[in-house]
Amino acid sequence: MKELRMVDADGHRGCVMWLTGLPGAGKTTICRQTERELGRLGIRSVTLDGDQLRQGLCRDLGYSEQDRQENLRRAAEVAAMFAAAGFVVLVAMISPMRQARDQIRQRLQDDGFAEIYVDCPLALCEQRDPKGLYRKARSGEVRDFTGIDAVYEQPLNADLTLKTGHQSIEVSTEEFVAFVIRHLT
Ligand SMILES: Nc1ncnc2c1ncn2[C@@H]1O[C@H](COP(=O)(O)OS(=O)(=O)O)[C@@H](OP(=O)(O)O)[C@H]1O
Ligand SMILES: Nc1ncnc2c1ncn2[C@@H]1O[C@H](COP(=O)(O)OP(=O)(O)O)[C@@H](O)[C@H]1O
Repeated sequence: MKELRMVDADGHRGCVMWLTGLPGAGKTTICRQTERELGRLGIRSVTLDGDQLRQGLCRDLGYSEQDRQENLRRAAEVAAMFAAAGFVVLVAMISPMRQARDQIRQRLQDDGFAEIYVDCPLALCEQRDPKGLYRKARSGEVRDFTGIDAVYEQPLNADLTLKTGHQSIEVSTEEFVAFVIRHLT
């Protein structure tokens, strides 16, 4: 039964790769690169990015713990639909709370779920600051910012950890693509 849910009518296997990590850790970058690599291998994938979902499906939500939980719940439901259609779903969302991640794991247990910890030290994420949000969080312009004045609980049982603080984007992507392929076979 488990197997059937993850395979679409044409035999494509679906799964959900849930990337969690601090802002600036590299979740989006790795998902986009991985999408490209999987495409080259003829594997259909789609990225659900927190930033993008928050512009539409989740635009009524903010960054309180409750809103983040609802944000993640919605993303998990969308991910399940894509996985059932045979897609490799790459989710790039901070997902800061352990309990919320455990609930997602339970919800997606029949959808080929794996939790990927995109592990980069806070100091380096802040140095990268790709969207300038750490700077705004330090100046008080942005509040409840993960890593500064909102908590990030590191995963204790991730299925894969990508050390993006010490690796190039290419090496992280290669490691991740290899994991996805092992997970599918
Ligand atoms: N207060 C606060 N805290 C954290 N993040 C903030 C905040 N305000 C805006 N942003 C931007 O929103 C992106 C995070 O959205 P997510 O949906 O992934 O967050 S969560 O999983 O619901 O915690 C996050 O994107 P990434 O940097 O790609 O992680 C930020 O760009
Ligand atoms: N090994 C790596 N993996 C991913 N990103 C990296 C890596 N090394 C450096 N970076 C850089 O870090 C930044 C990560 O930003 P982004 O992907 O938006 O993070 P997130 O989605 O986690 O907020 C990018 O500017 C990217 O070029």
